[in-house]
Amino acid sequence: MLVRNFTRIARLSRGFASHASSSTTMPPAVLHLKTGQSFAGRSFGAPRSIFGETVFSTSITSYTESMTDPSYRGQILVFTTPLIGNYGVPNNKTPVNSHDVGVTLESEKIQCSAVVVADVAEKFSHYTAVESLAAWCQRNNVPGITGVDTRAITRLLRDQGTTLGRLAVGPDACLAPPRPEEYWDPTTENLVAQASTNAPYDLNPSGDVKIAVLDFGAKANILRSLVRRGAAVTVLPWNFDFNKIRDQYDGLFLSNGPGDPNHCMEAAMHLRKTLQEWDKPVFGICMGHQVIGMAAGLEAYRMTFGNRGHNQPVLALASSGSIKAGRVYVTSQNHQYALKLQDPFPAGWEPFFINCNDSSVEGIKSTPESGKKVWGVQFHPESAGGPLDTIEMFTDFLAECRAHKLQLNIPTSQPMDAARVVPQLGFETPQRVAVAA
Ligand SMILES: NC(=O)CC[C@H](N)C(=O)O
Repeated sequence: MLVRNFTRIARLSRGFASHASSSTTMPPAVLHLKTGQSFAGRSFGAPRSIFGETVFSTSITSYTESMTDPSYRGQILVFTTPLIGNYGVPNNKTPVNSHDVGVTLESEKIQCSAVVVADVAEKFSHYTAVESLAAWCQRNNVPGITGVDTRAITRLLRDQGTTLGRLAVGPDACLAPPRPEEYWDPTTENLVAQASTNAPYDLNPSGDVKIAVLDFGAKANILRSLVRRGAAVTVLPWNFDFNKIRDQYDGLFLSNGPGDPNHCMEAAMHLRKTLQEWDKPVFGICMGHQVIGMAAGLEAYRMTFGNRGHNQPVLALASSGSIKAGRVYVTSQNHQYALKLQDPFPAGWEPFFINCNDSSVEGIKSTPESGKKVWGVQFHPESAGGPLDTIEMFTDFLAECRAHKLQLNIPTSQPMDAARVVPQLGFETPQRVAVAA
């Protein structure tokens, strides 16, 4: 319920948390938006107040993956799905002997600043669950609010756009809302620098094709998707100048990441040099796609409310690998910024995908005539969670890297199909090995 008059909040808040089974034992909480609206409910998770950027996600599942996605850093995440927490939270440690990268979720901790749900499930049931959503939030020092009308909040955010907010918890819930100038805007900070690895490290060093990953705040399933297809992966800090070591690699990958891509101009300028002087395959996802676009001369702009959810339809405008022009793919997304569609596109580049809902650019690629092999997609083919429609883009990328490697090393024309064969996944658990910068 939207509460315009703040003095009514304390009185009304008692009634809001009626779905939460022990609402009477949960302290009050209020979500304030910088635009003047306040929503009263009950607190769960950590009993602390925070500022953040309020965004909504339409995903109906995978709250654990979304909350550990580093791209949600600094954000107060509103779930439009009313019941959140019913399958609990799994153990986040990688099972022994898997081909995994150290965690089962998308990173080691909850990354969003807070969560907003209509009805938090205190009772949970799933064979992998080890704790409740509330207990997990508490352990991660992340506050949540329940018993609020998330539909009303979402309609507001759709109309006025992503809005700065404050989740006031406990005694703070009875205080007046912050003044507009008191709201913290996470996008003024370089969140990528906070989310990226500080030092390079290797995964699966015995892989047959060597891929460097520029880490803008990489989701674990991106690294898993490369490693499980047999790649040896070196993860590099976001502003590492790949040009210094590029001869050692068969391909370059640029990851997702939080905040405003314009903070990553340094990485875009390094990449511009790479693209001018290096013809091996390059693939970028979300922030990585935006950095590729900026390197190509496109502009990244802030959307009104972005796209967050696992049900975003995108139309392929060109065929490439497993992607067929004219087909619509349902995709997982989490972004606030997008590349501007400009006509003409920079020389050597073409649009790859377009969003069927809002016509925003969902992908770019190098043209066949350019002699380059570069792809960027705004959506998440690794889809954790979400549909697997575009997961084979990882296979396509590694196939191109293998083909390039084979052509370089074996001048007698190797059939392209040989490069598409994914090596048997017989390798040991990938080791995290520190490597010199
Ligand atoms: N998931 C991402 O990589 C998001 C990219 C960027 N932070 C955006 O919001 O647009």
